[in-house]
Amino acid sequence: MREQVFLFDTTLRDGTQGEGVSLSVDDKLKIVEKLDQLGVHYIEGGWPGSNPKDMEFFKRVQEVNLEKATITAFGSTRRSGIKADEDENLQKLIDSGVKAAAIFGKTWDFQVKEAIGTTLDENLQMIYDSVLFLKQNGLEVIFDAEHFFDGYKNNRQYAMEAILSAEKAGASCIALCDTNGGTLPHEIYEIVKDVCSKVTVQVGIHCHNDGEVAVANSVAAIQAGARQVQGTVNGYGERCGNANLISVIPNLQMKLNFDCISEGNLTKLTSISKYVHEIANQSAPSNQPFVGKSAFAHKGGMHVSAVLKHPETYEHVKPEALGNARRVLVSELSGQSNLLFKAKEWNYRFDKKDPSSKKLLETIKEKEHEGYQYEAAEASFELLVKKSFDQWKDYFTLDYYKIFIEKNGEQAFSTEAVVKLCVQNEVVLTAAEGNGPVNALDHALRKGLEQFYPIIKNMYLSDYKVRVLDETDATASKVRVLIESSDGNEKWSTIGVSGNIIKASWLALIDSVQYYLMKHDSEIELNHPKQDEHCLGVSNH
Ligand SMILES: CC(=O)SCCNC(=O)CCNC(=O)[C@H](O)C(C)(C)COP(=O)(O)OP(=O)(O)OC[C@H]1O[C@@H](n2cnc3c(N)ncnc32)[C@H](O)[C@@H]1OP(=O)(O)O
Ligand SMILES: CC(=O)C(=O)O
Repeated sequence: MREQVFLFDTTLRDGTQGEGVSLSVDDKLKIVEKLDQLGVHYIEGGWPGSNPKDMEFFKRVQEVNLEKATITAFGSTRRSGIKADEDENLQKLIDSGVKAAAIFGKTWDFQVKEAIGTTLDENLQMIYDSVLFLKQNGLEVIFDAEHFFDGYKNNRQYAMEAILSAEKAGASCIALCDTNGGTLPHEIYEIVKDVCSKVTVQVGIHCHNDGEVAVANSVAAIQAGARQVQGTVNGYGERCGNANLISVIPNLQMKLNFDCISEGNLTKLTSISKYVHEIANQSAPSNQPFVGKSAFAHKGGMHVSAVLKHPETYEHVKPEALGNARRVLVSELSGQSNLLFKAKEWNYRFDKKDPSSKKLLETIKEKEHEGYQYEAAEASFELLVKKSFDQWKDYFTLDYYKIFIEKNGEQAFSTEAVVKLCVQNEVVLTAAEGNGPVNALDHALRKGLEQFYPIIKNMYLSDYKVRVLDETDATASKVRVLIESSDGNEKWSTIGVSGNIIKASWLALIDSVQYYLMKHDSEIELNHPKQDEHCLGVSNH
C-alpha cells in the first residue's frame, strides 16, 4: 500500500520572505484556491503577529470554501520572561481564527544563547508553554524545530530535548528545519532516521536551498521516515529559497510511490507553477524541472532521433503526466529527425530521403552560422520550411523603403518611413511617422497592406529584442532582432539578422506579417488574385 505524505505549503509565508516576492491579500486568496484544488493538506498563510495584511488574510480566508486544505498561521514561541498568555504573537495566532498553527522554536543551543539571549532551560520552557497554550485554545500545533540539523550536530542532546518538549506539550508534528540550508542529503537521512526512532508523533521536514539540495534533502527525509514535507511553489523563499514542492511532489509520487496528491492532480502541476509565477510577478525559469518550458525540450539531433522512436530514451517521466508537453527545437545541432518532428506537428509531408529536406537542414545550419537562432523564432522557421517545400506565397513584395530621421535645433527627433510595395498586383506607396525607424517602418508597411488584408489590423508587436552578435566589431557588429507579435490570442516570434539594425528589424517584421497572413490565408484568399510578373518587385529577403 502507498503511504501518505502530507504537504505543507508555505508559499504565502516563507515564500514571501524571498527577495522580490510580495503578495497582496487578493493574490494570497487566489493561490489558496489553487493549492486546495491541487490537494495540499496545510497552507501556511502568513504570520498574524507580523503585519495587518496577514491579519486581514486570515479574516478573509474564512469565507473561502476549501475542500481539503487546513489554513495554518505561523508564529514563534513566546518571548522569554513572560507567560504564554501574555504574549501578543501567540494571542494573535488564536485571534486569527485558524484551526492549526505552526510555531518555530530554537533547537540549536548556540542560537538560544546568541539570538534570543536566554538560558537553555528557559527556551525549553518557552517551547513547552507555547505549544500547550495553543493546544489549550483548541489549535492543532505543528512545531517548526528551527536550525534543528545544525543544533543536532552541535549539541544532539539539547536539540532532542527541545523537540521532545514540543511533543510532550502536544504538538501533532515536529517539523525538522534545515534553516540555513547547508545540510547534505546523507546527513538529513541519518538524522531524520534517528529522530523518527525517538519521537512518537509525525515528523516533518522543512528545507532551505542554500546548498541547492533542498528537494533532495526533503526526499531523503521522507525516505528516512518523515511524513510531512514543507516547501513552496517554485521554491520561493528566504535567501536561496525553500524546497520546491512542484519538484518534491512528482519525485515522491512518481518515483518513490508515496501518495501526496491524487494521481489525476499531477497534471495540474505545470499550470499551478505558471499561475503562481504570474501572480508573484516572477519570470518562470525555462529549465525548471518537471514543469518548465524546456523540461522536455529536445535539441540535439541524436536525442530527437531516439525520442521519436521511444520518448523514454531521453525523458525521465512522461511530460503529459505533469501537464507539460514535449518540444523539439530546431538549430544547428539538429538532424533530420528534428525536422521530421516539426513537419509532423505542422502537417507537412516529410521524407528523410527527400533532397529538399537535406537542403533545408543545410540552410538552417548556414543561417544559424550567420547568427539566426530558430529555436527562439518558430514562425520564421515555419516560413523557411514552407519555402523549402514550395508552399510559399508572397503576399506582398518590397520595391524599396526609405527612412528619414530629422533633428532640428531644440525640436525632438522626428522619424518618417516611406515604403513602396507591390500588393495583389498593385503598386502601393505609403509614408508614416513613428517613435523610431522600426516603428515608422511598421506603420508604413501596415498602412500599405491594411487595405488589401484588413485582418492585419488585429496583429501588433508585443516584444522587440536586439542582440549584438559580435561586440568586438562595435557599431559595425551584426545584430539579431527577435520580434514577438500577437493578435490577442496567439503569439509568434520571428527573426532577422544583418549588419544593419534596420534591415534585421525589417526582415523580422515582414516574416511576422507574412506568417500571420499565411495562417489566415483561407480568410483572405478571395482578395488575393495571382500576381503577374509585372509587379513582382524584389524579394522581401
Ligand atoms: C526561520 C524563519 O524563517 S522565522 C520567520 C522569519 N520571518 C520574519 O521575521 C517575518 C516577520 N517578522 C516580523 O514582522 C517581525 O520580525 C516581528 C513582528 C515578528 C517581530 O518584530 P520585533 O518585535 O520588532 O522584533 P525583531 O524582529 O527586531 O527581533 C525578533 C525578536 O524575536 C525574538 N525571537 C526570535 N526567535 C524567537 C523565538 N523562537 N521565540 C521567541 N522569541 C524569539 C528575538 O530574540 C528578538 O527579540 P529581541 O529584540 O528581544 O532580541
Ligand atoms: C521555520 C522556518 O522557516 C525555518 O526554520 O526555516
